[in-house]
Amino acid sequence: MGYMAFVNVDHVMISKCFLWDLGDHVHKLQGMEELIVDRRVEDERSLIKTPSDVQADNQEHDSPTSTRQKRSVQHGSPCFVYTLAFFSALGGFLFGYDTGVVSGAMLLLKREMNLSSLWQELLVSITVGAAAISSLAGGYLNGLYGRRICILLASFIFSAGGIILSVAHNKEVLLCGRLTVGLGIGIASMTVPVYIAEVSPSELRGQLVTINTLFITGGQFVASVVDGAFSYLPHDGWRYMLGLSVVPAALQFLGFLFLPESPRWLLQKGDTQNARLVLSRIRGGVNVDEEYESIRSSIEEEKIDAGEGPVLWRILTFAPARRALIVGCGLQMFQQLSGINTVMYYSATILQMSGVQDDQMAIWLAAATAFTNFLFTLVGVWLVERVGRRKLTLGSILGTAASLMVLAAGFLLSAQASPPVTFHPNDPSLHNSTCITYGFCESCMLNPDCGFCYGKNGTAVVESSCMPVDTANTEAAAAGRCSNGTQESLGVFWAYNYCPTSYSWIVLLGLVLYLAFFAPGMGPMPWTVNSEIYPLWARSTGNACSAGVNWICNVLVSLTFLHVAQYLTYYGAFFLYSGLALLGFVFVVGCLPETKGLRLEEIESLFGRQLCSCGAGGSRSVLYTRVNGGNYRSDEDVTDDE
Ligand SMILES: O[C@H]1[C@H](O)[C@@H](O)[C@H](O)[C@@H](O)[C@H]1O
Repeated sequence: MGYMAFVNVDHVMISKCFLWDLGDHVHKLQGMEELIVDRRVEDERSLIKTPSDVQADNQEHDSPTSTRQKRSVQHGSPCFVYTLAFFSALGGFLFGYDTGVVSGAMLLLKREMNLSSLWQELLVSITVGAAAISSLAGGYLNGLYGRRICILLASFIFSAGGIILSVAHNKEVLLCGRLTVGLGIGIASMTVPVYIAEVSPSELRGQLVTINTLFITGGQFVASVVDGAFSYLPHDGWRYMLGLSVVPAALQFLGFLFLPESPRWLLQKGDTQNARLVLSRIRGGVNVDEEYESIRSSIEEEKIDAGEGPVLWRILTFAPARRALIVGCGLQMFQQLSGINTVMYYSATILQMSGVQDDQMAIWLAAATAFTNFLFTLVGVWLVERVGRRKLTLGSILGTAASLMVLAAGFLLSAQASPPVTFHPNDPSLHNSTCITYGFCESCMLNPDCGFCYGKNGTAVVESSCMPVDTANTEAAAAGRCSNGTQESLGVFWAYNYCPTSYSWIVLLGLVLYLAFFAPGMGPMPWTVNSEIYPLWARSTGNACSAGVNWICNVLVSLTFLHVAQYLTYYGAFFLYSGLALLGFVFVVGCLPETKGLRLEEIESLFGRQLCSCGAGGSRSVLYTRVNGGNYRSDEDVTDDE
């Protein structure tokens, strides 16, 4: 691949064309590297500055906008960075696609392979469970082999998983394929944001890492469209749905064969020559001395801070890193506890409540929900470098809590106006069923074994009964009028998981508001913030832990939703999520500092102070700037009392 580099060495602009070859590319540049290395200032000394000093300096010389403009001019064309971000974010796309595609595939699979509900649950949750485990393991792999190898590994696993799924001939092989893609998702989910954050210039970092979440929601949207398209192919349609992920996975694998390792990881491993070359290449060949020195000095300081023992232990015993970990894991936990995956999963039912009876229509409307999630994530990409991470997260989580209340209110009103059971079919096979004991639709539909069968007189519900559901197909009753599901022409309607209601518009409004508030902030910010708050030595492990927390909470919320709904009813469940989101708001107010525009190396200092004052700004914590001489560190500023 031809490549042009311009390196400013002692005021002489050297321009040089060279071949950027796979494998040995860096060695071809060694001559130039030596020239650059010579420029390093010998005999360095460190000067301690507080962030407020730095801020004052900045204010004196530059407004924040002009600093950012200066940095972007200095970084030259970000074209190559966009290429890197695109190929990395394909990992996000696969994360979204593989988690999203399964619901549509399951509709076809359960008929073709005669899957029990236990097997259906297994096939859905094994992926998320495997992602939880492999995201934790990904921290170790990242630290040891680097980001690039981990992304290559994830895309290889994704491809293998896609192939296994598309050729599966029984449910055991399907399970194996779903487990494999889960392993890929876990590694990709923790590596990609870190890689993008480490290669991006600070003024673009937030936007580029947020693009990864845009790709996640994009993947979920594409999955729902693919589900819709192949649902017309009842035989083997699922093979295409599950197997199509091989295409982006292979594209990412091929792309990353040609893309470089993160310069920060290289520098941490002591590969200074390659680190500088890669950095210079990523920045479009402009002078990278300042950035390189800033990373290098921060790594040297980290050697002092980091201490001995396993990384997780070092994080837990070093106050600033521990605080960053609490903030990172807390954000990921509250993202999932706000119920995003329940709302997404439940959207089809919400839409059915609004009167959509047709199955195909419900699939397409679920695609509309996924599209809304995608669209509002785009708003997040636009806002993140304008309003910053903190304000975006605060506004988003507050709006999320409020919309969850609207959703809950809609369910509450529907429950209060729940139609009574008025018709008791005289079928001896029903005598042992608990379904016939319910007096109202609300209690009937909360039992997963029962559904509501009714007729209509205008808009009024008539001749309604609570019937056992067909275990092989929840779209029909096990016996009676609804044993063929909804048959509009005969005036017979089957409602599973929901009740006919005239308040569905409130629930629908709640759903749209929820996505509009959640998607720009609480969707992407936990990933974005986690990619930037840890010092380099703790970054892989910190991201692995927080991604693990995300996946574990994801499993917990989705597995408990139906039980929670059974005990607390639907409105109770959504009020609960709303309360958890409000708790999350308090957490963000107290703990999340603003990281916009700062270098990764500058961000570490924001956690020098007690946790609950993180958000207050004006931290007194230490920040190192390199001048001549040895390293000094002001320890008295590092309090340890959260
Ligand atoms: O940030 C993403 C995004 O919001 C997705 O829509 C959701 O399914 C994931 O669980 C979450 O981590």
